[in-house]
Amino acid sequence: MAVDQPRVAAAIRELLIGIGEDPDRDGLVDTPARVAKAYASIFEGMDADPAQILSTTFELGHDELVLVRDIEVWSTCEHHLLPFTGKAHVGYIPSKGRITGLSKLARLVDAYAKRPQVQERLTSQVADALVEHLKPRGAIVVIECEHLCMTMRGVRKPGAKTVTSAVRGVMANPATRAEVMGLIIG
Ligand SMILES: Nc1nc2c(ncn2[C@@H]2O[C@H](COP(=O)(O)OP(=O)(O)OP(=O)(O)O)[C@@H](O)[C@H]2O)c(=O)[nH]1
Ligand SMILES: [Zn+2]
Repeated sequence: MAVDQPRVAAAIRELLIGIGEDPDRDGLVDTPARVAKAYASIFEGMDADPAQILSTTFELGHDELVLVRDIEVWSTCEHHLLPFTGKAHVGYIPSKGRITGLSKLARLVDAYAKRPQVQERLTSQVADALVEHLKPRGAIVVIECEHLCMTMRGVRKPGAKTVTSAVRGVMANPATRAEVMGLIIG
């Protein structure tokens, strides 16, 4: 379902009142509509269809590793609705040369990142979508992010990075996994 902007705007107006602000003062009068528009972009993954993103495939006869490293991630933690940001590394070993476009791996990350998320679920959803739609011999997703809910409030630990991984199929083989992790770490 697309983001219901009038409803979000009404909630933001309430939120401003809740924190003791005057939503009708000059600087804030357009803020509810502005935030609603921003949320439509921040949560655009609510509408994304991973099957459709991965529907473009080619037969290239390449049955070795394909890895896109350092994909920028901007997501929103579902506990505090604050951003978490960092990098995703997405790799797979095709089966029968079934390959997708490189940009589709980044689009897949965005499809799941642009929703209220936790990093663990984001990581496994990307890996599971690769398995379901590309049927590769193996897949790996590693995500490293800084969570603003841990830096600008709460425990206040700027610089702390959370690293999560999901491995599927032959990528779980220790030697293969170690080789790919070496490529990811660079
Ligand atoms: N596992 C996991 N935890 C997350 C993620 N994003 C935020 N969190 C954590 O979610 C937890 C929510 O804990 P609560 O005790 O319910 O909330 P809180 O009182 O605001 O907790 P503090 O952040 O410790 O102040 C916190 O420990 C956050 O660090 C995530 O992607 N994965
Ligand atoms: Zn949080």
